[in-house]
Amino acid sequence: MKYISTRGQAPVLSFEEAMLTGLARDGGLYVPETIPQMSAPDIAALAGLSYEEAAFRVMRPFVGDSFSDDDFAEIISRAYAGFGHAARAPMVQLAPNHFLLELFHGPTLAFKDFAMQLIGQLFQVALKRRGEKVTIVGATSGDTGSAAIEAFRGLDAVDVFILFPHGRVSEVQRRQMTTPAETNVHALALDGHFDDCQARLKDMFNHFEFRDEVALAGVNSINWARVLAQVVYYFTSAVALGAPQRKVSFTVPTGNFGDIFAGYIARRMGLPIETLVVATNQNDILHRALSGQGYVTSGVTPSISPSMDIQVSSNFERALFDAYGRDGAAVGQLMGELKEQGGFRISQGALQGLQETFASGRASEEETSAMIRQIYAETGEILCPHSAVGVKVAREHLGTTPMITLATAHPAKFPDAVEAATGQRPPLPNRMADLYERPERVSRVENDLAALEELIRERRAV
Ligand SMILES: Cc1ncc(COP(=O)(O)O)c(C=O)c1O
Ligand SMILES: N[C@@H](CCOP(=O)(O)O)C(=O)O
Repeated sequence: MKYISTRGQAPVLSFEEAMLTGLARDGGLYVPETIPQMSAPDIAALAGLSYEEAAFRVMRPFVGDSFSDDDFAEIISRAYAGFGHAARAPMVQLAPNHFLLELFHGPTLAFKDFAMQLIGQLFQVALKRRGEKVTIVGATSGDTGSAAIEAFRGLDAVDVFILFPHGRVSEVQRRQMTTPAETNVHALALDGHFDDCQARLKDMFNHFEFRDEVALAGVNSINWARVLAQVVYYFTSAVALGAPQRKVSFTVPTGNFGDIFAGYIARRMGLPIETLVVATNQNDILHRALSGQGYVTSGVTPSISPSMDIQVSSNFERALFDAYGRDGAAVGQLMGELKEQGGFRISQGALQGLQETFASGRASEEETSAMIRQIYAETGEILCPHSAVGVKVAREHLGTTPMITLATAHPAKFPDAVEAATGQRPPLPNRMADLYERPERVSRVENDLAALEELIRERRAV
Protein backbone atom coordinates (compact mmCIF):
# COMPACT_ATOMS: atom_id res chain seq x y z
CA MET A 1 0.00 0.00 0.00
CA LYS A 2 1.49 3.33 -1.11
CA TYR A 3 0.64 6.91 -0.16
CA ILE A 4 0.82 9.89 -2.50
CA SER A 5 0.59 13.63 -1.88
CA THR A 6 -2.42 15.73 -2.87
CA ARG A 7 0.04 18.11 -4.57
CA GLY A 8 1.76 15.38 -6.56
CA GLN A 9 5.35 16.49 -5.92
CA ALA A 10 6.40 14.58 -2.78
CA PRO A 11 7.95 11.12 -2.46
CA VAL A 12 5.57 8.15 -2.50
CA LEU A 13 5.64 6.55 0.96
CA SER A 14 4.57 3.43 2.86
CA PHE A 15 1.93 3.62 5.61
CA GLU A 16 4.57 3.85 8.35
CA GLU A 17 6.57 6.49 6.50
CA ALA A 18 3.47 8.58 5.79
CA MET A 19 2.46 8.31 9.45
CA LEU A 20 5.84 9.47 10.72
CA THR A 21 6.19 12.15 8.02
CA GLY A 22 2.93 14.04 8.62
CA LEU A 23 2.70 16.83 6.05
CA ALA A 24 4.09 15.90 2.64
CA ARG A 25 7.23 17.80 1.67
CA ASP A 26 5.39 19.57 -1.16
CA GLY A 27 2.94 21.00 1.40
CA GLY A 28 0.21 18.47 0.50
CA LEU A 29 -1.51 15.73 2.47
CA TYR A 30 -0.89 12.04 2.04
CA VAL A 31 -3.71 9.84 0.70
CA PRO A 32 -3.73 6.17 -0.33
CA GLU A 33 -2.78 5.61 -3.96
CA THR A 34 -5.76 3.29 -4.29
CA ILE A 35 -8.68 2.75 -1.92
CA PRO A 36 -9.05 -0.86 -0.72
CA GLN A 37 -12.52 -2.27 -1.30
CA MET A 38 -14.79 -4.18 1.09
CA SER A 39 -17.38 -6.36 -0.63
CA ALA A 40 -20.94 -6.72 0.68
CA PRO A 41 -20.08 -10.10 2.32
CA ASP A 42 -16.95 -8.52 3.90
CA ILE A 43 -19.12 -5.76 5.36
CA ALA A 44 -21.85 -8.15 6.49
CA ALA A 45 -19.20 -10.21 8.27
CA LEU A 46 -18.46 -7.29 10.61
CA ALA A 47 -21.81 -7.83 12.34
CA GLY A 48 -21.38 -9.13 15.85
CA LEU A 49 -17.62 -8.54 16.00
CA SER A 50 -16.02 -6.54 18.79
CA TYR A 51 -15.02 -2.99 17.89
CA GLU A 52 -11.38 -4.10 17.91
CA GLU A 53 -11.99 -7.02 15.55
CA ALA A 54 -13.91 -4.79 13.15
CA ALA A 55 -11.16 -2.16 13.37
CA PHE A 56 -8.57 -4.76 12.37
CA ARG A 57 -10.54 -5.84 9.32
CA VAL A 58 -11.34 -2.32 8.13
CA MET A 59 -7.87 -0.83 8.60
CA ARG A 60 -5.61 -3.81 7.79
CA PRO A 61 -5.48 -3.30 3.99
CA PHE A 62 -4.28 0.31 4.44
CA VAL A 63 -1.35 -0.66 6.61
CA GLY A 64 0.40 -2.92 4.08
CA ASP A 65 3.57 -4.52 5.41
CA SER A 66 4.34 -1.71 7.87
CA PHE A 67 3.03 -3.83 10.76
CA SER A 68 2.51 -7.59 11.03
CA ASP A 69 -1.00 -8.94 11.64
CA ASP A 70 -0.10 -9.88 15.21
CA ASP A 71 1.49 -6.50 16.00
CA PHE A 72 -1.39 -4.60 14.46
CA ALA A 73 -4.02 -6.62 16.36
CA GLU A 74 -2.10 -6.08 19.62
CA ILE A 75 -1.80 -2.34 18.94
CA ILE A 76 -5.55 -2.06 18.33
CA SER A 77 -6.32 -3.98 21.47
CA ARG A 78 -4.12 -1.69 23.61
CA ALA A 79 -5.54 1.43 21.94
CA TYR A 80 -9.13 0.83 22.97
CA ALA A 81 -8.58 -0.87 26.34
CA GLY A 82 -8.98 2.43 28.21
CA PHE A 83 -12.38 3.32 26.78
CA GLY A 84 -15.21 3.66 29.24
CA HIS A 85 -17.81 1.73 27.21
CA ALA A 86 -17.64 -1.91 26.12
CA ALA A 87 -19.00 -1.04 22.68
CA ARG A 88 -16.41 1.78 22.33
CA ALA A 89 -18.81 3.67 20.01
CA PRO A 90 -22.36 2.95 21.23
CA MET A 91 -25.43 4.26 19.47
CA VAL A 92 -28.65 5.64 20.94
CA GLN A 93 -31.87 6.40 19.11
CA LEU A 94 -33.07 10.00 19.11
CA ALA A 95 -36.16 9.66 16.88
CA PRO A 96 -37.66 7.01 14.56
CA ASN A 97 -35.05 7.38 11.83
CA HIS A 98 -32.35 9.27 13.67
CA PHE A 99 -29.48 7.80 15.71
CA LEU A 100 -26.67 9.33 17.74
CA LEU A 101 -23.24 7.72 17.62
CA GLU A 102 -21.54 8.46 20.93
CA LEU A 103 -17.85 8.93 20.26
CA PHE A 104 -16.93 10.43 23.61
CA HIS A 105 -16.20 7.42 25.82
CA GLY A 106 -12.42 7.58 25.36
CA PRO A 107 -9.91 8.89 27.92
CA THR A 108 -10.29 12.60 27.00
CA LEU A 109 -14.01 12.51 26.22
CA ALA A 110 -13.93 13.35 22.50
CA PHE A 111 -13.88 11.41 19.22
CA LYS A 112 -10.20 12.29 18.84
CA ASP A 113 -9.33 9.45 21.23
CA PHE A 114 -10.33 6.85 18.63
CA ALA A 115 -7.45 7.89 16.40
CA MET A 116 -5.03 9.35 18.90
CA GLN A 117 -4.95 6.29 21.17
CA LEU A 118 -4.23 4.17 18.12
CA ILE A 119 -1.47 6.33 16.68
CA GLY A 120 0.10 6.67 20.11
CA GLN A 121 0.57 2.88 20.04
CA LEU A 122 1.62 2.86 16.38
CA PHE A 123 4.25 5.56 16.97
CA GLN A 124 5.65 3.69 19.98
CA VAL A 125 6.12 0.46 18.07
CA ALA A 126 7.49 2.16 14.94
CA LEU A 127 9.91 4.47 16.78
CA LYS A 128 11.23 1.66 18.98
CA ARG A 129 11.85 -0.52 15.95
CA ARG A 130 13.66 2.31 14.15
CA GLY A 131 15.51 3.54 17.24
CA GLU A 132 14.29 7.08 16.48
CA LYS A 133 12.89 9.98 18.48
CA VAL A 134 10.55 12.69 17.23
CA THR A 135 9.19 16.09 18.16
CA ILE A 136 5.43 16.17 17.76
CA VAL A 137 3.89 19.58 17.25
CA GLY A 138 0.10 19.78 17.18
CA ALA A 139 -2.43 22.53 16.58
CA THR A 140 -5.69 22.34 18.43
CA SER A 141 -8.97 24.10 18.92
CA GLY A 142 -9.30 22.05 22.11
CA ASP A 143 -9.79 18.34 21.60
CA THR A 144 -6.91 17.16 19.42
CA GLY A 145 -4.46 18.66 21.91
CA SER A 146 -5.82 16.92 24.96
CA ALA A 147 -6.13 13.61 23.12
CA ALA A 148 -2.55 13.89 21.83
CA ILE A 149 -1.16 14.74 25.25
CA GLU A 150 -2.99 11.80 26.78
CA ALA A 151 -1.70 9.44 24.09
CA PHE A 152 1.96 10.56 24.20
CA ARG A 153 2.54 11.73 27.78
CA GLY A 154 5.58 10.21 29.44
CA LEU A 155 6.97 8.52 26.30
CA ASP A 156 10.77 8.72 26.06
CA ALA A 157 10.91 8.87 22.29
CA VAL A 158 8.57 11.83 21.93
CA ASP A 159 8.33 15.46 22.94
CA VAL A 160 4.86 16.94 22.40
CA PHE A 161 4.18 20.64 21.85
CA ILE A 162 0.54 21.66 21.53
CA LEU A 163 -0.46 25.07 20.20
CA PHE A 164 -3.93 26.16 21.27
CA PRO A 165 -5.64 29.54 20.78
CA HIS A 166 -5.33 31.52 24.00
CA GLY A 167 -8.73 32.13 25.62
CA ARG A 168 -10.65 30.23 22.94
CA VAL A 169 -10.89 26.73 24.37
CA SER A 170 -13.16 25.61 27.22
CA GLU A 171 -11.70 25.47 30.72
CA VAL A 172 -11.93 21.69 30.78
CA GLN A 173 -10.13 21.44 27.45
CA ARG A 174 -7.42 23.84 28.65
CA ARG A 175 -6.91 22.00 31.92
CA GLN A 176 -6.70 18.66 30.13
CA MET A 177 -3.73 20.12 28.24
CA THR A 178 -2.06 22.12 31.00
CA THR A 179 -2.30 19.80 34.01
CA PRO A 180 -0.37 16.65 32.96
CA ALA A 181 2.90 16.68 34.92
CA GLU A 182 5.03 14.73 32.44
CA THR A 183 7.94 16.86 31.25
CA ASN A 184 7.74 15.69 27.61
CA VAL A 185 4.43 17.59 27.32
CA HIS A 186 4.37 21.32 26.53
CA ALA A 187 1.11 23.31 26.29
CA LEU A 188 1.50 26.58 24.37
CA ALA A 189 -1.27 29.20 24.44
CA LEU A 190 -0.92 31.17 21.21
CA ASP A 191 -2.20 34.70 20.71
CA GLY A 192 -4.53 34.04 17.81
CA HIS A 193 -7.19 31.57 16.72
CA PHE A 194 -7.01 27.94 15.65
CA ASP A 195 -6.28 28.79 12.01
CA ASP A 196 -3.16 30.65 13.19
CA CYS A 197 -2.04 27.59 15.18
CA GLN A 198 -2.57 25.31 12.19
CA ALA A 199 -0.85 27.76 9.81
CA ARG A 200 2.24 27.98 12.05
CA LEU A 201 2.32 24.19 12.30
CA LYS A 202 2.26 23.86 8.51
CA ASP A 203 4.93 26.60 8.28
CA MET A 204 7.16 24.48 10.52
CA PHE A 205 6.66 21.46 8.28
CA ASN A 206 7.49 23.59 5.24
CA HIS A 207 10.66 24.95 6.91
CA PHE A 208 12.81 21.95 6.10
CA GLU A 209 15.85 23.01 8.10
CA PHE A 210 13.78 23.15 11.31
CA ARG A 211 11.70 20.12 10.37
CA ASP A 212 14.76 17.93 9.91
CA GLU A 213 16.65 19.37 12.88
CA VAL A 214 13.93 18.47 15.40
CA ALA A 215 12.56 15.40 13.53
CA LEU A 216 9.16 17.02 13.34
CA ALA A 217 6.10 14.76 13.39
CA GLY A 218 2.41 15.65 13.30
CA VAL A 219 -0.65 14.12 14.90
CA ASN A 220 -3.29 16.43 13.52
CA SER A 221 -5.50 15.00 10.81
CA ILE A 222 -2.71 16.07 8.48
CA ASN A 223 -1.56 12.59 9.45
CA TRP A 224 -3.30 9.95 7.34
CA ALA A 225 -3.30 7.47 10.24
CA ARG A 226 -5.64 9.83 12.14
CA VAL A 227 -8.17 9.72 9.32
CA LEU A 228 -7.86 5.96 8.90
CA ALA A 229 -8.69 5.20 12.53
CA GLN A 230 -11.87 7.24 12.21
CA VAL A 231 -13.12 5.19 9.23
CA VAL A 232 -13.89 2.26 11.52
CA TYR A 233 -16.88 3.67 13.39
CA TYR A 234 -18.67 4.47 10.13
CA PHE A 235 -18.58 0.75 9.40
CA THR A 236 -19.54 -0.48 12.86
CA SER A 237 -22.49 1.93 13.17
CA ALA A 238 -23.78 1.35 9.62
CA VAL A 239 -23.59 -2.42 10.09
CA ALA A 240 -25.47 -2.13 13.38
CA LEU A 241 -28.32 -0.52 11.40
CA GLY A 242 -28.40 -3.16 8.68
CA ALA A 243 -25.62 -2.32 6.20
CA PRO A 244 -24.74 -3.54 3.64
CA GLN A 245 -28.37 -4.49 2.93
CA ARG A 246 -29.59 -1.11 4.12
CA LYS A 247 -28.15 2.31 3.24
CA VAL A 248 -27.45 4.89 5.93
CA SER A 249 -26.55 8.59 5.95
CA PHE A 250 -24.32 10.43 8.39
CA THR A 251 -24.27 13.97 9.71
CA VAL A 252 -20.90 15.08 11.03
CA PRO A 253 -20.14 18.20 13.08
CA THR A 254 -17.30 19.54 10.99
CA GLY A 255 -14.33 21.88 11.32
CA ASN A 256 -11.11 20.54 9.84
CA PHE A 257 -13.01 18.04 7.62
CA GLY A 258 -11.07 15.05 8.99
CA ASP A 259 -13.95 13.17 10.55
CA ILE A 260 -16.28 13.49 7.58
CA PHE A 261 -13.43 12.67 5.22
CA ALA A 262 -13.11 9.37 7.09
CA GLY A 263 -16.79 8.78 6.23
CA TYR A 264 -15.99 9.57 2.61
CA ILE A 265 -13.25 6.93 2.66
CA ALA A 266 -15.70 4.40 4.15
CA ARG A 267 -18.08 5.18 1.27
CA ARG A 268 -15.30 4.77 -1.29
CA MET A 269 -14.42 1.42 0.28
CA GLY A 270 -17.93 0.19 -0.48
CA LEU A 271 -19.96 1.06 2.61
CA PRO A 272 -23.45 2.00 1.34
CA ILE A 273 -23.62 5.58 2.59
CA GLU A 274 -26.25 7.65 0.83
CA THR A 275 -25.23 11.13 1.99
CA LEU A 276 -22.56 12.63 4.22
CA VAL A 277 -23.92 15.84 5.71
CA VAL A 278 -21.40 18.48 6.76
CA ALA A 279 -22.71 20.38 9.81
CA THR A 280 -20.97 23.67 10.61
CA ASN A 281 -21.42 26.29 13.27
CA GLN A 282 -21.42 30.00 12.36
CA ASN A 283 -17.90 29.50 10.97
CA ASP A 284 -19.52 28.07 7.90
CA ILE A 285 -16.94 28.18 5.11
CA LEU A 286 -17.60 24.54 4.22
CA HIS A 287 -21.36 25.03 4.04
CA ARG A 288 -20.86 28.07 1.81
CA ALA A 289 -18.35 26.22 -0.37
CA LEU A 290 -20.61 23.19 -0.82
CA SER A 291 -23.52 25.52 -1.61
CA GLY A 292 -21.57 26.91 -4.57
CA GLN A 293 -20.39 30.17 -3.06
CA GLY A 294 -16.68 29.43 -3.38
CA TYR A 295 -14.21 28.56 -0.65
CA VAL A 296 -13.62 32.00 0.82
CA THR A 297 -12.25 32.65 4.31
CA SER A 298 -14.00 35.33 6.33
CA GLY A 299 -12.34 35.39 9.76
CA VAL A 300 -13.11 33.16 12.71
CA THR A 301 -15.94 34.10 15.08
CA PRO A 302 -15.79 32.49 18.54
CA SER A 303 -18.76 30.22 19.25
CA ILE A 304 -20.15 27.91 21.94
CA SER A 305 -18.82 25.01 19.84
CA PRO A 306 -15.19 26.24 19.94
CA SER A 307 -13.57 23.10 18.57
CA MET A 308 -15.24 23.89 15.24
CA ASP A 309 -14.13 27.53 15.10
CA ILE A 310 -12.11 26.90 11.97
CA GLN A 311 -12.09 28.58 8.58
CA VAL A 312 -9.14 26.94 6.86
CA SER A 313 -10.30 23.35 6.83
CA SER A 314 -7.21 21.24 6.29
CA ASN A 315 -8.71 18.01 4.97
CA PHE A 316 -10.92 19.68 2.41
CA GLU A 317 -7.75 19.53 0.32
CA ARG A 318 -8.04 15.73 0.31
CA ALA A 319 -11.64 15.92 -0.96
CA LEU A 320 -10.64 18.48 -3.61
CA PHE A 321 -7.86 16.17 -4.79
CA ASP A 322 -10.43 13.53 -5.73
CA ALA A 323 -12.96 16.09 -7.00
CA TYR A 324 -10.30 17.43 -9.38
CA GLY A 325 -9.50 13.95 -10.72
CA ARG A 326 -6.43 13.54 -8.48
CA ASP A 327 -4.70 16.42 -10.26
CA GLY A 328 -2.00 17.55 -7.81
CA ALA A 329 -1.10 20.62 -9.87
CA ALA A 330 -4.71 21.85 -9.80
CA VAL A 331 -4.88 21.35 -6.02
CA GLY A 332 -1.55 23.14 -5.59
CA GLN A 333 -2.91 26.10 -7.53
CA LEU A 334 -6.09 26.28 -5.39
CA MET A 335 -4.05 26.15 -2.20
CA GLY A 336 -1.80 28.90 -3.54
CA GLU A 337 -4.88 31.08 -4.18
CA LEU A 338 -6.13 30.33 -0.68
CA LYS A 339 -2.84 31.49 0.80
CA GLU A 340 -2.44 34.57 -1.36
CA GLN A 341 -6.04 35.72 -1.91
CA GLY A 342 -7.91 34.12 1.00
CA GLY A 343 -10.05 31.84 -1.15
CA PHE A 344 -10.78 30.18 -4.47
CA ARG A 345 -13.66 29.22 -6.74
CA ILE A 346 -14.44 25.52 -7.10
CA SER A 347 -14.91 24.47 -10.73
CA GLN A 348 -18.43 23.40 -11.71
CA GLY A 349 -17.36 19.80 -12.38
CA ALA A 350 -15.57 19.46 -9.04
CA LEU A 351 -18.47 21.03 -7.16
CA GLN A 352 -20.92 18.65 -8.78
CA GLY A 353 -18.71 15.72 -7.76
CA LEU A 354 -18.58 16.95 -4.17
CA GLN A 355 -22.34 17.53 -4.06
CA GLU A 356 -22.99 13.94 -5.17
CA THR A 357 -21.53 12.82 -1.84
CA PHE A 358 -21.79 15.75 0.54
CA ALA A 359 -24.75 17.85 1.67
CA SER A 360 -24.36 20.61 4.24
CA GLY A 361 -26.02 22.90 6.73
CA ARG A 362 -25.15 25.36 9.50
CA ALA A 363 -26.39 26.11 12.99
CA SER A 364 -26.33 29.56 14.56
CA GLU A 365 -25.50 30.03 18.24
CA GLU A 366 -29.18 30.29 19.17
CA GLU A 367 -30.08 27.19 17.13
CA THR A 368 -27.28 25.21 18.77
CA SER A 369 -28.39 26.17 22.24
CA ALA A 370 -32.06 25.49 21.41
CA MET A 371 -31.16 22.05 20.08
CA ILE A 372 -29.30 21.09 23.29
CA ARG A 373 -32.40 22.16 25.24
CA GLN A 374 -34.87 20.41 22.94
CA ILE A 375 -33.05 17.08 22.76
CA TYR A 376 -32.66 17.07 26.54
CA ALA A 377 -36.40 17.71 26.94
CA GLU A 378 -37.39 15.11 24.33
CA THR A 379 -34.97 12.30 25.13
CA GLY A 380 -32.98 13.07 28.28
CA GLU A 381 -29.74 12.94 26.22
CA ILE A 382 -27.42 15.85 26.97
CA LEU A 383 -25.56 16.93 23.85
CA CYS A 384 -22.32 18.86 23.72
CA PRO A 385 -22.63 21.99 21.54
CA HIS A 386 -20.75 20.38 18.62
CA SER A 387 -23.04 17.38 18.61
CA ALA A 388 -26.00 19.77 18.85
CA VAL A 389 -24.85 21.51 15.67
CA GLY A 390 -24.87 18.07 14.07
CA VAL A 391 -28.33 17.13 15.33
CA LYS A 392 -29.82 20.45 14.22
CA VAL A 393 -28.47 20.04 10.69
CA ALA A 394 -29.31 16.32 10.58
CA ARG A 395 -32.95 17.04 11.34
CA GLU A 396 -33.07 19.17 8.20
CA HIS A 397 -31.85 16.20 6.16
CA LEU A 398 -33.96 13.37 7.58
CA GLY A 399 -35.65 11.16 4.98
CA THR A 400 -36.36 7.49 4.57
CA THR A 401 -32.71 6.49 4.99
CA PRO A 402 -31.60 6.11 8.61
CA MET A 403 -29.49 9.08 9.70
CA ILE A 404 -26.58 8.68 12.13
CA THR A 405 -25.33 11.89 13.74
CA LEU A 406 -21.88 11.79 15.28
CA ALA A 407 -21.76 12.97 18.90
CA THR A 408 -18.18 14.16 18.94
CA ALA A 409 -17.58 15.25 22.53
CA HIS A 410 -18.90 14.68 26.04
CA PRO A 411 -21.11 17.51 27.32
CA ALA A 412 -18.96 17.81 30.46
CA LYS A 413 -16.21 19.37 28.34
CA PHE A 414 -18.49 22.38 27.72
CA PRO A 415 -20.42 22.73 30.98
CA ASP A 416 -21.19 26.46 30.63
CA ALA A 417 -22.91 26.15 27.26
CA VAL A 418 -24.78 23.05 28.38
CA GLU A 419 -25.91 24.60 31.66
CA ALA A 420 -27.07 27.75 29.87
CA ALA A 421 -29.21 25.61 27.57
CA THR A 422 -30.57 23.00 29.98
CA GLY A 423 -30.01 24.18 33.55
CA GLN A 424 -27.98 20.97 34.05
CA ARG A 425 -24.22 21.09 34.69
CA PRO A 426 -22.89 17.76 33.42
CA PRO A 427 -20.29 16.31 35.82
CA LEU A 428 -16.88 15.09 34.74
CA PRO A 429 -16.27 11.35 35.16
CA ASN A 430 -14.85 10.41 38.58
CA ARG A 431 -11.35 9.83 37.25
CA MET A 432 -11.23 13.51 36.27
CA ALA A 433 -13.07 14.89 39.27
CA ASP A 434 -10.02 16.81 40.58
CA LEU A 435 -9.22 18.44 37.22
CA TYR A 436 -10.01 21.91 38.56
CA GLU A 437 -7.60 21.49 41.49
CA ARG A 438 -4.59 20.25 39.53
CA PRO A 439 -1.76 22.80 38.95
CA GLU A 440 -1.47 24.16 35.43
CA ARG A 441 1.69 24.48 33.34
CA VAL A 442 1.41 26.56 30.18
CA SER A 443 3.44 29.09 28.19
CA ARG A 444 1.83 32.05 26.47
CA VAL A 445 3.37 32.43 23.00
CA GLU A 446 3.20 34.95 20.17
CA ASN A 447 1.94 34.07 16.74
CA ASP A 448 5.47 34.18 15.39
CA LEU A 449 7.12 31.30 13.57
CA ALA A 450 10.74 32.09 14.47
CA ALA A 451 9.91 32.54 18.17
CA LEU A 452 7.95 29.29 18.25
CA GLU A 453 10.73 27.36 16.59
CA GLU A 454 13.25 28.78 19.04
CA LEU A 455 11.11 27.79 22.01
CA ILE A 456 10.71 24.26 20.67
CA ARG A 457 14.45 23.94 20.03
CA GLU A 458 15.20 25.02 23.59
CA ARG A 459 12.63 22.88 25.35
CA ARG A 460 12.83 19.63 23.49
CA ALA A 461 14.65 16.89 25.32
CA VAL A 462 14.70 14.16 22.69
C1 LIG B 1 -15.88 18.09 19.51
C2 LIG B 1 -15.54 18.26 18.08
N1 LIG B 1 -16.50 18.12 17.18
C3 LIG B 1 -16.25 18.27 15.87
C4 LIG B 1 -14.99 18.60 15.41
C5 LIG B 1 -14.76 18.72 13.95
O1 LIG B 1 -14.07 17.61 13.45
P1 LIG B 1 -13.18 17.75 12.17
O2 LIG B 1 -12.15 18.76 12.47
O3 LIG B 1 -12.61 16.41 11.96
O4 LIG B 1 -14.08 18.20 11.08
C6 LIG B 1 -13.95 18.78 16.34
C7 LIG B 1 -12.58 19.14 15.94
O5 LIG B 1 -11.96 18.55 15.16
C8 LIG B 1 -14.23 18.56 17.69
O6 LIG B 1 -13.25 18.64 18.58
N1 LIG C 1 -11.19 20.49 16.34
C1 LIG C 1 -9.84 20.09 16.33
C2 LIG C 1 -9.04 20.88 15.35
C3 LIG C 1 -7.85 20.11 14.84
O1 LIG C 1 -8.31 19.07 14.06
P1 LIG C 1 -7.49 17.82 13.59
O2 LIG C 1 -8.52 16.78 13.42
O3 LIG C 1 -6.82 18.21 12.35
O4 LIG C 1 -6.49 17.45 14.62
C4 LIG C 1 -9.30 20.14 17.74
O5 LIG C 1 -10.04 19.84 18.66
O6 LIG C 1 -8.16 20.46 17.95
